[in-house]
Amino acid sequence: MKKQIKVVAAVIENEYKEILCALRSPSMVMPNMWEFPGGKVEKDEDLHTAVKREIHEELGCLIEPDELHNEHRHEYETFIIQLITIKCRLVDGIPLPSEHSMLLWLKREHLSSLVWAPADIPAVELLRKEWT
Ligand SMILES: Nc1nc2c([nH]c(=O)n2[C@H]2C[C@H](O)[C@@H](COP(=O)(O)OP(=O)(O)OP(=O)(O)O)O2)c(=O)[nH]1
Repeated sequence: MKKQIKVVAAVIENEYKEILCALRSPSMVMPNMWEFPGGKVEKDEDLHTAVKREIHEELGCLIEPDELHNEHRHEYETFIIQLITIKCRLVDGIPLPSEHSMLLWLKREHLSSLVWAPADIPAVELLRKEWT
């Protein structure tokens, strides 16, 4: 049976209405794909604590989660992911990549020009629709 993982990711929008996108590095699982920064929810951890922890670990900044954005289950070849995206506000610091190859702030209408991790497509689509 395929392993199931629960992943929480942050949809962070800046004052220019741009969304933070992160490129997975060549050494990460699912290399060279764009994603919303975040990671696996630990046992007994709530979603807000998990997303704040992951963003602090990965990008060195503090965020405040606002509302649930999307939830999607995607079956990859070797595992199944439950991807939960949460809209978040940056409250302290500047996001800097420590694990990712690069970060990019993109307007919603340009999000689909990136090669996203397949599980992220519904969240990307939703963001594009929210904008129109
Ligand atoms: N963080 C994140 N992971 C995603 C997204 N979409 C997607 O398919 N994934 C996949 C990639 C990875 O296989 C998995 C998350 O693993 P991760 O490596 O980012 O999480 P983590 O930091 O908790 O991992 P670890 O180092 O503790 O093993 O989910 C997304 O938008 N954000």
